[in-house]
Amino acid sequence: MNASQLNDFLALSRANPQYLAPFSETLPDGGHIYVWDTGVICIEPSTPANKDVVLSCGIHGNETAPIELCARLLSEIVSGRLSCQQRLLLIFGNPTAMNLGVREVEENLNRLFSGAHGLGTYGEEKTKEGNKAGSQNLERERAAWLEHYVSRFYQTRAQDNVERLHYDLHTAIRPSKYQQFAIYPFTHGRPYHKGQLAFLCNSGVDTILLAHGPTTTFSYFSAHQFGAHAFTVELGKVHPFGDNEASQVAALEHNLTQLLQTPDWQPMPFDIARIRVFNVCQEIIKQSEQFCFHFSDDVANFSSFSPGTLLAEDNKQQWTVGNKEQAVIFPNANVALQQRAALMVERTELKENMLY
Ligand SMILES: O=C(O)CCC(=O)N[C@@H](CCC(=O)O)C(=O)O
Ligand SMILES: [Zn+2]
Repeated sequence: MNASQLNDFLALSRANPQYLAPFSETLPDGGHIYVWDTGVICIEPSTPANKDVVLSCGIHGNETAPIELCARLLSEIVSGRLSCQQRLLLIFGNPTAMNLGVREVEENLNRLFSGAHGLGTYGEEKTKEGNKAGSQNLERERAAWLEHYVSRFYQTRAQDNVERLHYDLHTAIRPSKYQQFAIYPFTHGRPYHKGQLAFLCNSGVDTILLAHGPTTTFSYFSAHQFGAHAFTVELGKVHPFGDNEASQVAALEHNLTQLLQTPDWQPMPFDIARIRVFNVCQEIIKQSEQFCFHFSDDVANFSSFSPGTLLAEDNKQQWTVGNKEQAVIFPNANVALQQRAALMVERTELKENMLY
């Protein structure tokens, strides 16, 4: 067994950021671990329980706290200290961007899913020569492969009696009034899952944003294509590798460990009053280099604005607050043209008939 390679799969991936030939090993508990690609590793327990779990991090290369969390979980599994009973696909999203200490190399990977990469469906094995003819850049290529790996993972067994989960872990560029929050991808009118809200809330992620439409994010891809309970989870602020406090994510790390090692584990009963919920009510899209905010774009996430406030302008287009207070999330005037420069959210409540 090539234990030393798997002991630090993150380092191995970062040393081979574009390609890693597949290999597999046996785990101390008899399960198997399959390296599918750089940053992509699949754990198959010998008798898998009923959850297929995708855990992704580093889709943005400089969001290091989730990368360190996932590396710790993997090291527990490889050493045998954590006996993983659930099928698990662990993804370190963008090793090249991690090495450069940047959010993205050429394009925002988290805007390229559900086919937005434009490369069609990948089915064949990846080779060292790598890129498909016509692929425009590293992130488009990676998005196409990640879609392929997630499809392969979920489609290995039928969804009957299997719960599909995907937690896509991020950190935010700005500080946040509410440190840890999750984006619940658009459900196309379907109700929200109480068990998942309980899991998030008990993991310290007690603020939820309800998306208002389809997106090209990784979490929406898994939710929409595979019926997974999928979330983008924000775990605090971006810091360089080594500068994160593991204690900040300890609740989530503990619950993920329980989820993986104890098949009938349940989070504590859910008190809906503990969750702070917001509806996404508008998306501010940068259209041209004339785009500007009417507030400093280093304000904290969840900074609020009163009704009627002018938020942003781009040539003749203006974005203003409607007749109810709104808070800003992810303000960033430096995004590429046609990309989201901010989300605006309004406080709401989850009624019992919106839950299942
Ligand atoms: O802090 C920021 O500006 C961005 C943090 C981040 O990467 N957020 C995700 C959210 C994805 C979603 O809307 O589900 C992103 O922008 O990709
Ligand atoms: Zn991110």
